[in-house]
Amino acid sequence: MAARSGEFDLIARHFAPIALRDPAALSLKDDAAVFTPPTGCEVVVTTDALVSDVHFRNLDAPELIAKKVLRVNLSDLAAMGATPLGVVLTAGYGPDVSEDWIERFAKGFGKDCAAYSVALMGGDTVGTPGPTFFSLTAFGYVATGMALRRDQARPGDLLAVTGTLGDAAIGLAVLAGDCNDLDDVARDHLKDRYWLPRPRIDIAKSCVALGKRFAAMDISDGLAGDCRKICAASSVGMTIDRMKIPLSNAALQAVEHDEHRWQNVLAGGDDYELLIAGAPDDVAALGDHVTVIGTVTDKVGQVELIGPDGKMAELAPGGFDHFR
Ligand SMILES: Nc1ncnc2c1ncn2[C@@H]1O[C@H](COP(=O)(O)OP(=O)(O)O)[C@@H](O)[C@H]1O
Ligand SMILES: Cc1ncc(C[n+]2csc(CCOP(=O)(O)OP(=O)(O)O)c2C)c(N)n1
Ligand SMILES: [Mg+2]
Repeated sequence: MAARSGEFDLIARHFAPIALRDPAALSLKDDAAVFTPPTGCEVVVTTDALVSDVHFRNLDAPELIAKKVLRVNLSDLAAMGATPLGVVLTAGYGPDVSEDWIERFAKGFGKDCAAYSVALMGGDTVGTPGPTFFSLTAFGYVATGMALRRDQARPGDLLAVTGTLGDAAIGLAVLAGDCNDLDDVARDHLKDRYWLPRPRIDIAKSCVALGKRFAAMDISDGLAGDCRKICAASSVGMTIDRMKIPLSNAALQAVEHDEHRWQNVLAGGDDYELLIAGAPDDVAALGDHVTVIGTVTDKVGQVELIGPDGKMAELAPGGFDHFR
C-alpha cells in the first residue's frame, strides 16, 4: 500500500477544504468550533457511529460510505424536525485504508455536505488496528419548543411513513449475492437504497411548519422494533395494515417472488424513512409525501399487524439490535 500522509497533512489536504465553507470551523486550525444557532431556535444534537462490516461493507465505494455516515445522522435530525447546521466527524482508519481511499471518502463527504448545506465544523482522526469506523455528531436547529418527539402519539392518531420500506435491507441481500430472481433495474434500485439513505428533512420541516402535534422518529432498525419505541414513549399501541405499507416496484417484485422477504420489509432496518403519528386531519395535511399504514390505539405496548387475509396478529418484535 502507498504511504499515507501524516495525520495533520491528511486533515489539511482532504478535510480542511470542506470546512472552509463555514467560519464555525475556524479552518480546522483551532481546538474547537464556535457557532450560534438562529435566533428563536434551539440546538438539536445527535450522534451515530458506523463500523466497517457492521453498518457498511468494507468493499463499498468510499464516496458512498461517506455519504451514508452523513445521511444517517441527518435522518436523526429530520426525525426531530430540525434543519441541519453542521457536523463533527471522527474517523478511525484501519490498517488497510490507503490515502487514495481517504481522498475519495473526503470527496464524497464534501459533495454531500454541500448538497445538504451542512458545515464540517471539526472532528478527530485516528488510526486503529481494528476495522475502520466513523462517528459523526450532527447539530441542527428547530424553532424553540417545536422539536418532533416520540412521546406525542395519542390513541386515534393515524400512523404514516415517508418513502418506501424494505428496499435497503433487500438491497443488502442483493449485494450479498442473493435475489438473482430480480431484474437488473430492481437490483440496482435496491442497492442504491442500501448505499444512500434519503434523510426526509423537508417533510419533517413541513410537520414543524404546520405547528400541530406530531410524534416522529426515523426507522433505522426496522419498523417492527422502531414502532415500539413510539409506543413506549407515548404509552400507546398500534395497528398496522401490511397491505398499506408502501413498497417500491423492486421490493414488490421481491416479496411477490418470495414472501419470506416480508421479514426484510418489517424488520430489516436501514430504511431511514420517518414514522409519523398525528391527528387524522394533520396527517392528511402532509399530502402524498406520506402513506398512512395504520392507527394508534390505547392498547399500551401492543403492536398488531393486519395481514393480507384481513386477520389481525401481534407483530413479532424484531429489528436490528447490536447485542442480540
Ligand atoms: N453510549 C450512550 N451514551 C448516552 N446516550 C446514548 C448512548 N447510546 C445511545 N444513547 C441514547 O439512546 C437513545 C437511543 O439511541 P439509538 O437507538 O442509537 O437512537 P437512534 O435510533 O435514534 O439513533 C438516543 O437518545 C441516544 O442519544
Ligand atoms: C454490512 C452490513 N450488515 C448489516 C447491516 C444492517 N444494519 C447494521 S446496523 C443497522 C441498524 C442501524 O444502525 P444503528 O447503529 O442501530 O443505528 P441507530 O438506530 O443508532 O440510528 C442495520 C439494519 C448493514 N447496514 N450493513
Ligand atoms: Mg444511534
